[in-house]
Amino acid sequence: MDLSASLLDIRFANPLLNASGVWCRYNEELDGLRDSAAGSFITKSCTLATRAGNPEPRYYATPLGSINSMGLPNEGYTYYLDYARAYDYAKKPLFMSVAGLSLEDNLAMLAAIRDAGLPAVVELNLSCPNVPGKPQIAYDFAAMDRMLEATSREYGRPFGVKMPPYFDIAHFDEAAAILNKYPLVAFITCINSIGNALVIDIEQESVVIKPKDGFGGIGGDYVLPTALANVNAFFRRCPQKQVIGCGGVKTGEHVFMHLLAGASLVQVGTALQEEGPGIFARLNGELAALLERKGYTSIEAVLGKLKTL
Ligand SMILES: C=Cc1c(C(=O)O)[nH]c(=O)[nH]c1=O
Repeated sequence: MDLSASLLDIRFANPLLNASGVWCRYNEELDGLRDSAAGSFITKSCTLATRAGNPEPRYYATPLGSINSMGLPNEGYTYYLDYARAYDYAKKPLFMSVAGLSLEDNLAMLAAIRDAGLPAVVELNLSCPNVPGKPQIAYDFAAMDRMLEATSREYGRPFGVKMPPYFDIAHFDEAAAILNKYPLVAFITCINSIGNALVIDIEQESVVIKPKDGFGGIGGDYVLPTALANVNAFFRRCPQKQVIGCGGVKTGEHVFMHLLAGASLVQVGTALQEEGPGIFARLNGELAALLERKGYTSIEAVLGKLKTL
């Protein structure tokens, strides 16, 4: 079965990769993704300087998914730029996630990445919900507009954006109208975790993570319908751009749903954290079997073909 996918002018052996933040903080983890059956992989969102992140416990898995308030722990952008410099791109494409704490930090990191002239593809994170005191940029439309105007001008190459979930049609319309102003925003990754949820342990009568009184971003089964809606909403509204799906993927059927909704590639977060990089071989096998059963010969034929009633 032909599982090949494409984004920008890059071919992928299959549409799967990790969600930024999962299995991608350290070189050893990145090498594990490099050597896995994923079609590509992405680094942990990085900041100008290294960050320890929020106090632990800051990640917790539930039967339906996960909650996290990691707080953007990362090794600093030069660590990931060094990885991208040393990486052999003949193996599979590599993405770099950037999540500066300010516009100036994002411009500095993007300028360094631009000047390095590497094949790595940038995903600009506009949606981290877990840095205390830092609102999610993509929930402030004027701030997002300013960020994209400046980063497009500075970086000057195609890049993508990692978006938070929206829950209102008017917000899909307004966010898409801003993204459509910037042709260098070549792809949209939907969704980041659903921010500021609360998981309660009834035995302990307590929250389960330490930061922010237990408030954190949720992923997994909880978010699949919202993720699919955001993928389809931006697929419909941004015909000059591509969409990467992220959220709630645990089986080949979930990958198929994201493809139908309009995703060109599909990221895996919570399920990867819980199962490890071996998940990519399982998901590719399940996706191939599903396509076979349905009579498809490629995923291109599925992309965006969601029917309405
Ligand atoms: C980049 C920080 C993020 C984090 C984090 O490091 O807390 N968690 C998420 O669920 N999404 C993020 O974008």
